[in-house]
Amino acid sequence: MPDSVDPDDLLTRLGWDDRWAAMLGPTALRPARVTRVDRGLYGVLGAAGPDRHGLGPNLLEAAAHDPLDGPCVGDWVTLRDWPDDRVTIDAVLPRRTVLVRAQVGGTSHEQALAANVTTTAVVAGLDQQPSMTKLERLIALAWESGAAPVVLLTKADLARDADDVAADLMSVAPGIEVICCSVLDGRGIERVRELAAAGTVALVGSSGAGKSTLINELVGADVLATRDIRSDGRGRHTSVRRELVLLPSGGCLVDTPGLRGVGLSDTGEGLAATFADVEALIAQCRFTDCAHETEPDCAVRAALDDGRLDVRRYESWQKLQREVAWMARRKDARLRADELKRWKRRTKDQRSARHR
Ligand SMILES: Nc1nc2c(ncn2[C@@H]2O[C@H](COP(=O)(O)OP(=O)(O)OP(=O)(O)O)[C@@H](O)[C@H]2O)c(=O)[nH]1
Ligand SMILES: [Zn+2]
Repeated sequence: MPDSVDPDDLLTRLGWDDRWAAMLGPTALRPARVTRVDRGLYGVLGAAGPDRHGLGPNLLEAAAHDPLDGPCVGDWVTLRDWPDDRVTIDAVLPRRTVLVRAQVGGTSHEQALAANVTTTAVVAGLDQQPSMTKLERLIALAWESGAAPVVLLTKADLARDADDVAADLMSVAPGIEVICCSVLDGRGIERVRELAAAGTVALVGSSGAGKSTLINELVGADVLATRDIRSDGRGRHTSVRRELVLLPSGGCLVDTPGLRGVGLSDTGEGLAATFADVEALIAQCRFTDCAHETEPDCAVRAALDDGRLDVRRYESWQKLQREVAWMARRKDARLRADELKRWKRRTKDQRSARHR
C-alpha cells in the first residue's frame, strides 16, 4: 500500500461499517474482504493491503460439506494469524445479500457468485435486440440476491432506439431502473458510478455484454496502480475479471462470469418478484389451484385475451415456473440421498462400535 492510504480508510472504502464491526465484536482476528476466488486460494483486501490466503481448518470442513458456506467474492472474512506466521481465513461473516446461481447440469448444489452486494446490475448490449426472456431470468436471479436489481443497457451508441427499448423494458420489469449507457458517448456512466459509490454493484449478464469494458471505464488508473504494489510483483497486469475492484470514485464493482445458463433457486421468490403482475392475476383466479387453461373465472386467461398480459411474458413465466419446480424436486432428491448416506454411516459406526 502506498503510504498515503490510511488502512482504516481502506476498510471503509471497501464497505466496512459499524454494523460489520459490531458483528465482529472485540477480537484479535482481522477483517478483510474477498476480492477473488482462485482454486482454494482467496484474494483478500484488508487494512494490510491485498494478500492471498487459504481456508482455516473449520472453514475448510464447512466448505467441503456445503460449497455455499465457503467464501465467495464480496464476503467479509476474518483472518487468523498463527504463531508460525501463517495466516488463514477463519470465518465468513453472515452475508447481507448473496447472488446465488443454481449449478446448471450435474448436481443441484448452488454456487455463490457474489456477496454483500447492494445493487445487482443485469447487463445486456444494445448491439443486438435484447432477449426479454433472458433478461427476466437474470432479473429474477437479481431479486433473489436481496440486492436491488437494475438493468444496464450497454453499447447504447449502437442503437438508434435505445430509449424505446428502455421504455419497453420498464413496462415488463415493473419497479426496476433501466439505464442506457455507453463508454463511447459516456451516457449512463455517471449513474453507474453513483450506484457503486453507495456500496457494491455486481454485474451479471452474458459474455460480450460489455461488462469488462464498463469496469475498465469506471476503474481508471488508480486501482490498477494499487494492484502493482505487491512486493512479489504478482497480480501485475492480471486482468480485473471475476473480481471485486475498488473504484477511485468510491464503492466496489464485482464482475461475475458470463452467465449463459443461470439456474434459479428453488424458492421461487425471485420469480414472484419479477412477475409480480402475473402473480397478482393468479391471486384473482377463482380456484387456488387454477391451471389457467379452461377453468371458469380465470384472471390469467382473461388478461391474455384482452391483451393486458403479454403472451410472451406469460410463457416466460410458465417456463421459469416449471424450472423452479424441477429444481425443488431435484433438491429434495439430493437431501434424501444425503440423509440416507448419513444414516448408513451412522449404522455402520454403531455396528463397528458393537464389535469392538
Ligand atoms: N460501441 C460500443 N461497443 C462496446 C461498448 N462497450 C463494450 N463494447 C464492445 O463490446 C464487446 C464486448 O465487450 P466486453 O466488455 O468484452 O464484454 P463482457 O461482458 O466483459 O464479455 P466477457 O468478457 O466475455 O464476459 C467489445 O468488443 C467491446 O469493445 C460501448 O459502450 N459501445
Ligand atoms: Zn387461472
